[in-house]
Amino acid sequence: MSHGAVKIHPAVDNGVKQGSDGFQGGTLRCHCTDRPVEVRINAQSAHNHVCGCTKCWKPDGATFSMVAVVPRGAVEVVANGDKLKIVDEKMSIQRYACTGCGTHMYGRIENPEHPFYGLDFIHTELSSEEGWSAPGFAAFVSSIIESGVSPDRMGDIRARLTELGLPPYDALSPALMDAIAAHVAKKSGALAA
Ligand SMILES: N[C@@H](CCC(=O)N[C@@H](CS)C(=O)NCC(=O)O)C(=O)O
Ligand SMILES: [Zn+2]
Ligand SMILES: [Zn+2]
Repeated sequence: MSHGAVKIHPAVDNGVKQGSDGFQGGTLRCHCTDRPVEVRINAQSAHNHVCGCTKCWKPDGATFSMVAVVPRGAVEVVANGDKLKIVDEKMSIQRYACTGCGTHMYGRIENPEHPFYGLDFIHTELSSEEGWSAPGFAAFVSSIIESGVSPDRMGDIRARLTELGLPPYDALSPALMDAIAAHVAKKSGALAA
């Protein structure tokens, strides 16, 4: 049975597009027609996925966000950075949003102890270049209920994610959860560093 009527995110609703080998980045642009914010990304993205949490930015009508990471050194604000403001300084990911249109341009971790320190979070759909790494899983799927999705739709939504090749998880993927746990265990001494 096809679950194509369930909307996940415009970048995946017609099928997941594969990334290109050798792709080296592009420019993210916010939705303002006047003085758009531009952020140059000098790297291919990694760990691209869709995220159902309430904190990650979603385009209009999307149920999920699509979010990937890049080394923070590869992120460069190149136009109209005066429009950027941190959405919530208390979150471990500080999300820089455009005050004109609300689009999140990048998220940064400032705590050097955080397992993902050194990586910035970006939404590759904000770039017109093609070749960004494809999303490979769905994170924080149950969290879409916090945005108002009825719990009785979750079966269809998880089935659609699976059909798209985005296995659904209620936290991060097992590989990333293992990486976080290993980071914690090395800090505590439970595992050799
Ligand atoms: N159920 C919560 C989950 C929020 C959450 O934990 N989001 C994850 C995925 S982006 C996270 O790592 N958040 C850290 C942060 O936002 O700083 C929600 O939907 O608000
Ligand atoms: Zn804007
Ligand atoms: Zn999220």
